Amino acid sequence: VVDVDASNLRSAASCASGRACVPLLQCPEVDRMAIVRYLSRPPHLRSPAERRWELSHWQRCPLADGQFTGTCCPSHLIDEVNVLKPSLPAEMLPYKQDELFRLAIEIGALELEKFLPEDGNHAKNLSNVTNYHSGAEDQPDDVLPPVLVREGLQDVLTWQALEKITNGSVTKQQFGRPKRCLIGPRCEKGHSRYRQPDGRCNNIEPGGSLWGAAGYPMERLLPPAYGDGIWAPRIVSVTGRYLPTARKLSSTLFTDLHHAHTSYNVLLMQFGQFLAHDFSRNKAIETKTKCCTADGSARVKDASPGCMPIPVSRGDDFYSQYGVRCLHFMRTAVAPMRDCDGVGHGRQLSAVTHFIDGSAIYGASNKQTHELRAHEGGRLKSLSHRRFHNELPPLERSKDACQTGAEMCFLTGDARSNQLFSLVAVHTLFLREHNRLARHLQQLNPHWSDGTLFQEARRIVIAQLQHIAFGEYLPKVIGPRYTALYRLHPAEHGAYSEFYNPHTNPSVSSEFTVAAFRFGHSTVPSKLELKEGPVDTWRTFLDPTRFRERTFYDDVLRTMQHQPMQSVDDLFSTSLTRFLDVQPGKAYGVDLAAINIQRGRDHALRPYNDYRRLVGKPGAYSFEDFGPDLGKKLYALYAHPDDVDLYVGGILETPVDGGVVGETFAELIADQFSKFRAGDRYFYSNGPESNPGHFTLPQLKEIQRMTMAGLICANAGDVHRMHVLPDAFALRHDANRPMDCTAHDIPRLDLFWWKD
Ligand code: HEM
Ligand SMILES: [Ca+2]
Repeated sequence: VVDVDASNLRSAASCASGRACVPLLQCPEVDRMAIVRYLSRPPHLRSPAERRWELSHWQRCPLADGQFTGTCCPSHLIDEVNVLKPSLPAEMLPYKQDELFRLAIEIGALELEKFLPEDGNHAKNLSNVTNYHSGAEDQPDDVLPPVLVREGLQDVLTWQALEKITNGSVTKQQFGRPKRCLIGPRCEKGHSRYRQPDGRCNNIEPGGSLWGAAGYPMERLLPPAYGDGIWAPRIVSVTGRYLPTARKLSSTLFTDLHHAHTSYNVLLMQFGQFLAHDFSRNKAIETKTKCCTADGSARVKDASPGCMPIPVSRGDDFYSQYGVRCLHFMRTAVAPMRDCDGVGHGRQLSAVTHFIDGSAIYGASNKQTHELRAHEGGRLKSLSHRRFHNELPPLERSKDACQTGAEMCFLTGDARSNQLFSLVAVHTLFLREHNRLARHLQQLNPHWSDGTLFQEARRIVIAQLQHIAFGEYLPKVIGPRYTALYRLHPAEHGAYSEFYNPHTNPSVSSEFTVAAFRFGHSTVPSKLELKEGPVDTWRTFLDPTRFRERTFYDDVLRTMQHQPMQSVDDLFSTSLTRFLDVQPGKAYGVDLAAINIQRGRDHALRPYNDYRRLVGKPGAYSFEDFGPDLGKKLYALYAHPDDVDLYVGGILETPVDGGVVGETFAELIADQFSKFRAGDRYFYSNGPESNPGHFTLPQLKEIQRMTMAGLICANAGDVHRMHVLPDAFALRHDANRPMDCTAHDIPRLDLFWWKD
């Protein structure tokens, strides 16, 4: 049932002139929260005044032949998402200090010492005005310098102190406070042909140069639900009671049973994680202390205030046998407050570029890219066996990157790449593709420098990555209806697209990366099929030593295509909910599903119902609205339907037709991918009008012919023994039969068009 009052449902044509019918999520300047609040009352309880409010503030319209309800959005707003305001020069920022405020700063600084004891002294000397990276033209080496994290913390702590000492009676506007603005570098108009590793200056408009850059905070679809409006996590129910603990929810709702997906394979799951690592990495507050005692029996008494450990009940079905009552959890760091545009609450930092730009392959800073490059022939560093072709990523020397005892551990653009065998295989695939292209380009253009070869190979790799992500991967996740609703079809073959909109901020939202895109955790199988048989997934964690076996890489890529992934539902592998990150000498690990829920509360995501309404669906007014079985389960855990966490509600929805996630996640994912595309000047199919790194049309056609299967074949260790499914993320069926990699129908990238 669609919760729409027919009288307010205009046809697309009947949106007043100057307005266009779009999903509510894509109409930025309307007061979304007001609409969500309005919808939180069942239609029959809405007063005439509310209905009048609806008519005057929110005109709805049918989308996609009436299958969806859209919003009549003023067209100029659609083009001016996040209307750009030039940042104020530092000296013009208003700044006022009085006694109370000074006191708040002092209390904030004392608090900060508890968070980051080693930096306490420094904290007191922070300047009042900080430009994000000082507006420097050069890229910083470190995308998230500790000083930035410290400043972000100090800002929220100062504000919290001020709230406390004034009993919340002083509004932020009355007070004024240290102004810290995200002032990015000025970008040259004669822009670069290549993306910068940290994603700066993708947008060259004033005020937009940091959008999507590594170290830039996450955005939000709805205002945060912080306990204190500033940074305290969401821990209480709308009824005033405590919310159920994240572990209780996970252990009650998410059990481990095998429920194989009928259409898609483990490679789809694995590509998803690889992509996730490309566009998001929440930066945890770094402290030396743990939140729980070594035996997990209790919280550490004076642990960092950044600790938000997950309580485990005495009767827990798994942890009780080990006496564990506490699971470690550190909150995500926040950005310095951007008073320039009125954001007055914690905004979580991401440590990688928000764009889909190969940052997991090349790193997200100049320094990282420099370390990964071979500085010869445009290649990335790699390990290559002298006798047989088994090129692997170079070795990582840092002890933390893999399990103690791992004989091999790899260095790639992303520190999470050793997580499990299948992820290592995908990283290896893209590394090989880069080096393969660099070698061929060098043969074609022997006069090209190392730098040119590197950048040109990188440009092609990123284009293929985007082509596969948008063309082969995304439609399978969100299904055809949401692909159509958000107009996410790829560009026409052989023609340039103009997807770029300089007013679109491509940065990930907390809702997307903390909840929606973590749907993938439910798709992880309990056992990975290897050539010799199945092995517990957690046994493949953080130890990729077996990749030195001659055929291991090929074997993993082959078996991934034939093993079904798991469906998105309430079933989670215990590899994730019990055995994640097992420490030496321990028989248990942490619970990722619980971490996801806790992370949602750390980021103050609003409850599921609000997002349901945001995507134009009726929320659950009562537990029955969740359906008989689920309603009963949720009722036993939550005090009110408006308490249900976004991750929980979203993962439990029935998948949409032809997709793997439910409606709410489908819409959040579609919206984010449309922003990844519209906010990326370098999007691979964009033409010369917007894209300074555009391909020639014949080159673009070559890239558009490529597929995941083609990529796998081009980089197989033994191409004569390798086979692929042409639709590489789908399971075998009549129209998707295994093909030898030597077959003519497998697309191969012809580099002829790259010859100078
Ligand atoms: C065995 C497979 C996987 C493991 C062990 C794993 C583990 C993790 C861990 C430990 C985190 C950090 C949690 C936190 O502290 O908040 C995380 C985050 C995340 N995971 Fe997974 N994951 C796996 C597969 C996947 C898949 C298949 C997807 C998507 C299709 C995915 C999407 C994400 C996303 C979007 C995040 C948030 C990233 C960030 O912003 O930091 N993961 N995962
Ligand atoms: Ca990225």
